[in-house]
Amino acid sequence: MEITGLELTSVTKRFGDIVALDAVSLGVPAGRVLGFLGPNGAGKTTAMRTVFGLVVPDAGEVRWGGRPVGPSERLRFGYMPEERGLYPRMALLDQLVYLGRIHGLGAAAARGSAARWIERLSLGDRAGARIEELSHGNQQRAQLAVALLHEPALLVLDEPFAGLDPLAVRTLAEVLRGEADRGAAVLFSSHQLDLVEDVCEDVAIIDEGRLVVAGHIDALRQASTRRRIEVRLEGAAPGWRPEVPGVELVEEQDGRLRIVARGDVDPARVLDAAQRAGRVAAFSYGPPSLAELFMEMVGR
Ligand SMILES: Nc1ncnc2c1ncn2[C@@H]1O[C@H](COP(=O)(O)OP(=O)(O)OP(=O)(O)O)[C@@H](O)[C@H]1O
Repeated sequence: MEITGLELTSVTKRFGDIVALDAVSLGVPAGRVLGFLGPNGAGKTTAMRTVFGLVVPDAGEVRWGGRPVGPSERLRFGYMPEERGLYPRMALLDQLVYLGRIHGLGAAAARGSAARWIERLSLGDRAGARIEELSHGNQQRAQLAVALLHEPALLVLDEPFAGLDPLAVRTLAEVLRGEADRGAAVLFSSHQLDLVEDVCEDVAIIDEGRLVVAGHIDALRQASTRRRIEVRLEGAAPGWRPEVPGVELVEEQDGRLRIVARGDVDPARVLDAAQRAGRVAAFSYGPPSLAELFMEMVGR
């Protein structure tokens, strides 16, 4: 059976004394979007660079469709690096056509695709502008267009949402979902966990070069040993907190309490305590959010 998708298997990379990647294994199947999470310096960029041969692992393998990734596979991939790398003096449309051709498109196809992505990413009025004349956010959209031009089988994006305005964020989220629906494997890094929760089914979290956890977001949230409780409480004494073992008040603002509880704590006990303290206007109980899960996994 052919395996379609990207696989990193036990990839290790050292820079001097720093172990940037320590036997990292992760997979991105075709048709899925994987959110790649980790604190600053965790190894995300290094891992993504191994896919494009920009970092050569000391050990381990990077495979696509079960075969080692080489130059011909990379031509079918799209990459949006963290350090943006376009030609500053070249006009946007010309540059996209040029790069589309490098990725194997014919002249007409390259022009058609460049024009389509320029429209889709709301760059229509900037098509003739030189890259250096574009705002930071528009340069980022241009870089994104480059990654998408040739209908890549694999799309790898290093912090693509950073610095985008809310409209561009929404467009990018739709584009990533659309690329996966078309059948591409999509891997992107981000520190914006609410966005990741919206866009991805799957996440992988790394910390200090090691994979901490990977899997379906809902399954990981359900499997957490913690639960979140939110209470809206009116008329309680200032500074009130639930005195229930295994329960921790994380945040309190204007009578809205966010509580983290051990999974075996009965939420009814927290509700009882709150009702004795004041009027409970709202109460919810459920698995932690992705952001809370992240803190649980990498919080030091
Ligand atoms: N070329 C290099 N030479 C030396 N050290 C490097 C090099 N590239 C990365 N590192 C180190 O490897 C580790 C992982 O860095 P990497 O950029 O992959 O992290 P990251 O998860 O992408 O971080 P961020 O979220 O801050 O972008 C860091 O300690 C970094 O300093």
